[in-house]
Amino acid sequence: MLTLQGVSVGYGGAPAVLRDVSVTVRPGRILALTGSSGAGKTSLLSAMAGLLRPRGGAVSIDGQPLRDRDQAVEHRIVLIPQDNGLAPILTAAENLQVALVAGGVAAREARQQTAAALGQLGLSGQADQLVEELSGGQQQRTAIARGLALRGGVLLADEVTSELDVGNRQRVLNLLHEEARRGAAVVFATHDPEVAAACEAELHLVEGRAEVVRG
Ligand SMILES: Nc1ncnc2c1ncn2[C@@H]1O[C@H](COP(=O)(O)OP(=O)(O)OP(=O)(O)O)[C@@H](O)[C@H]1O
Repeated sequence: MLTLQGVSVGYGGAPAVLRDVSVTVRPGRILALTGSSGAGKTSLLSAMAGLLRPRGGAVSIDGQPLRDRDQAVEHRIVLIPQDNGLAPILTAAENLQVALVAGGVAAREARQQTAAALGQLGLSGQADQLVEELSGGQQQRTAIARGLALRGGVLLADEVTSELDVGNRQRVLNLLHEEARRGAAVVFATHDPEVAAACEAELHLVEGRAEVVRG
C-alpha cells in the first residue's frame, strides 16, 4: 500500500508545484490522476516512485517511509514514464529482458516473460526491431509491456495512452485493470476524461492542490 500524507513537491527555489497532498493507493485498485498540462501529475508520480524527494510530508510504502528510488525498486514500485524511458539502440525484446534480468529474473524466464508481455500488447512481430525504428505508439506499447512484465506491487503509469489509437488504448486500459485484479496498486496519470471515468478512484490536481473526485 502506497500512502502520501501532506506531501508537497517542488523544484529548486521555485514555489511548490503541489501542496498538502494526502492519498492512499490500495492493492487491487486503480487511481486516475488527472489535471491539466503542468498541474503536477508527473511530479507527483516521481515522488511516489522515489525519484523526487518531497519538500514536506511523507510518502510511505507498506508502512515504511520511502527514502529513494533504490528502496522503491526493492518494494517493487514500477514506473512507466511519460517519455517511455526505453534504450533506443536495443530491440523491444532486449529492453524488457534487461529490465527483468536486472530485477533478478533468470535469463530463460526473462525471455518467456518478455514474449508474453510483448504479445499482450500486440508487439510479437516487433520483438527483434530496434526501438528507434518503432513508431511512437509502438514505443509506448513497448514501455507498457516492460512495466507489466516487471509485475510490480505498485504500478505508476504516466500518460501511457497518449499516442495510442482507440483499440490499443482500450487494450491498455484492460491490462491495467488486470494488473489491479492481480493485486497491484495502480496509479494512472491521464488527460483523458473517458479514461479517468473508467477508473474507480480519481484524484484531480488543480492550482497546486489535490481533490478527491471519486474513491
Ligand atoms: N525538473 C524540473 N525542474 C523544474 N521544474 C519542473 C521540473 N519538472 C517539472 N517542473 C515544473 O513543475 C510543474 C508541473 O509539471 P509536471 O510535469 O509535473 O506536470 P504534468 O501535470 O505532468 O504535465 P503534463 O500533463 O504536461 O505532462 C510545471 O510547472 C513544470 O514546469
